[in-house]
Amino acid sequence: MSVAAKGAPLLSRVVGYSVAIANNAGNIIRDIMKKGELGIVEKESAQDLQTEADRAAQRSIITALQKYFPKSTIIGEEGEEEVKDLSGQVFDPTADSSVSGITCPSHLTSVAEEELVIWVDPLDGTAEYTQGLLDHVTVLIGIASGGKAVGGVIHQPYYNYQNPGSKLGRTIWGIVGGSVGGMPLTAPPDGKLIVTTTRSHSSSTVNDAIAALSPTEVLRVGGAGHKVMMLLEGKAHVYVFASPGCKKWDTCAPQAVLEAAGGVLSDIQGKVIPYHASAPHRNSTGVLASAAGQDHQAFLTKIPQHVKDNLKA
Ligand SMILES: Nc1ncnc2c1ncn2[C@@H]1O[C@H](COP(=O)(O)O)[C@@H](O)[C@H]1OP(=O)(O)O
Ligand SMILES: [Mg+2]
Ligand SMILES: [Mg+2]
Ligand SMILES: [Mg+2]
Repeated sequence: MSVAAKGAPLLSRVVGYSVAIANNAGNIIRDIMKKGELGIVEKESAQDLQTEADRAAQRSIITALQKYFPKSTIIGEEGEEEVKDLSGQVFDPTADSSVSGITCPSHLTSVAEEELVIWVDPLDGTAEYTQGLLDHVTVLIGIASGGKAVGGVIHQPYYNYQNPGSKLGRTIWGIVGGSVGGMPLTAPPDGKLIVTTTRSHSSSTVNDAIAALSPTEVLRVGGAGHKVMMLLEGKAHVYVFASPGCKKWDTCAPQAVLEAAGGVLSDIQGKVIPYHASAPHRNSTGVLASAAGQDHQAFLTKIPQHVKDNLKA
């Protein structure tokens, strides 16, 4: 059954349309890089950049979500001023039937449109995008209901860009307690502990948290979406970010997809991250995410108290 079929639960439809909408945003991101006019501006700091690709991708995602799910709350990283003009052409996700079998657990089948809060990161890994580390970039659409991350889409527009002849880009989606699809899921190797963390937003607290886990390897890569993909494909066991830099749009989609696949994402103290419409944007108490089959609690226990105390809400 295609997700657009009559009778599919609303949440399945939102996830299915979001796959098409994220893929379209990926085309926009690639086109802007090809033209080479990135239009980079600094937001809060030199580590916090925005490009024309962030702006154009956000415009395309938000206008489409607003048109097809007008009663839902939609919150995008790049602010509201980008989406006032709805008169231009709005992307139509309804014709895309590339994804099917998006199932919902019974407690989510009757969720209403107005209950959903959709967190949009049109381009996660902006720093890496500007530096040419293209496969660190993802498009993130996360869906929350009752303050919980329940559905998500992670699109990686440059997957395979260094393997000419292979299909460029991939999209993984999931509903917590329902189905997950779009890429093969692999467990990380036994007998090792591979930690993934930030490459562009490091600090002594970030490094203290990593050292306390005694990893066999540390992979410093960009993007929250990209790091969670590494957990899903068995390239890392745990993602640690003991810093307040991540926002709700960075973690909502990755959390939903990871949890649909059996993993866990929480703050650095183990608390559930809230995603209701009035939740603070900043994840001020950090992020810790574990691949399926890992002992999340054991990782949390090892995080030093001074790191936890340093990250107060
Ligand atoms: N200090 C920060 N300022 C702005 N954004 C941050 C900061 N730290 C993390 N982020 C966001 O979280 C994502 C994951 O962080 P990191 O790559 O450092 O692990 C980044 O790609 C960035 O998202 P975005 O690129 O969408 O602005
Ligand atoms: Mg940003
Ligand atoms: Mg981001
Ligand atoms: Mg972003």
